[in-house]
Amino acid sequence: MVRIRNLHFGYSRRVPQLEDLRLDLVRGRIYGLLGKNGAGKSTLLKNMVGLAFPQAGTCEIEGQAASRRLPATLEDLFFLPEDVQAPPVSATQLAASTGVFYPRFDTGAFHTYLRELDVPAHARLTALSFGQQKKVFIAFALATNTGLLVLDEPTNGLDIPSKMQFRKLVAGALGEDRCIVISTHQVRDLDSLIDTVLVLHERRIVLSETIDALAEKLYFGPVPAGTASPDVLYAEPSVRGQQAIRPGDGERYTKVDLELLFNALTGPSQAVATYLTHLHLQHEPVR
Ligand SMILES: Nc1ncnc2c1ncn2[C@@H]1O[C@H](COP(=O)(O)OP(=O)(O)OP(=O)(O)O)[C@@H](O)[C@H]1O
Repeated sequence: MVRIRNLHFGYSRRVPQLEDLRLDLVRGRIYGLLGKNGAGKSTLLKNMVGLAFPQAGTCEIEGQAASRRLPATLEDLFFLPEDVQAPPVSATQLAASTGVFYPRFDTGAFHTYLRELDVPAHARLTALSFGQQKKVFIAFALATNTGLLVLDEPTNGLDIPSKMQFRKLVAGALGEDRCIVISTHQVRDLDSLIDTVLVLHERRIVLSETIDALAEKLYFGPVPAGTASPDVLYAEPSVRGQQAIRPGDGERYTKVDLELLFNALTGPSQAVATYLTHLHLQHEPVR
């Protein structure tokens, strides 16, 4: 659905933000784009949806350059930016006036999502709190039923019950023909929701891997404090003792600890990244 090749981007020629990115996103998946503050997540998403233009390389949606912003591309794409700008209308009016741009917009589902997120359908959006406004736009985004749904930090401003509700609604809205991309710097918000992890760090995608593949390749669990385990790739102290990442043994599968993995990939130690690259190279077909 989305194909990125050799993408280079910077807001100025002198300061590169994204370097030589390569990425393929397919339908039927929920991607979590993780990165520290300022890593360039929003910038990448804007390139993806045609709101920023690559300096070099390509970004295509269904074979068409996103930057062309063709009507056929736009009606099958919804991008929810981090900072929503609420117009002075109600949610119901928003759906009536803007839903028409999306051929598969489902008004019934929109109202169901609003109820589940506990936001009023008839109040002016400008009279709602930021979190409530955000929820209206999340409901709208899900109701568009577009093939590509890109959500930039959607959980910012949501309270804890709403974050849980968000995960439930997004999981329910995924179909085989839908590709959902969600960015966050709050890694825990996407726990148990995403099936593929993308980590953007120092201008590059340093990880693009399914949760299932990660669970096969890596073992997440405690190591007794004070013992030196030679096979530990990364470890950090936690309230439950020392938590570590080790190579998977192919027999025991553990839940992928996204936060630990993210810290391992964006910290000074390169051991986890090097280990995963090594596995990739081993499985690369001989040409
Ligand atoms: N319009 C712009 N003009 C110039 N620089 C920009 C612009 N937008 C973003 N930047 C810079 O690009 C870098 C990446 O910003 P971006 O918003 O993509 O990061 P992010 O990963 O989404 O961060 P956050 O998690 O804080 O939202 C930052 O250093 C930011 O200052």
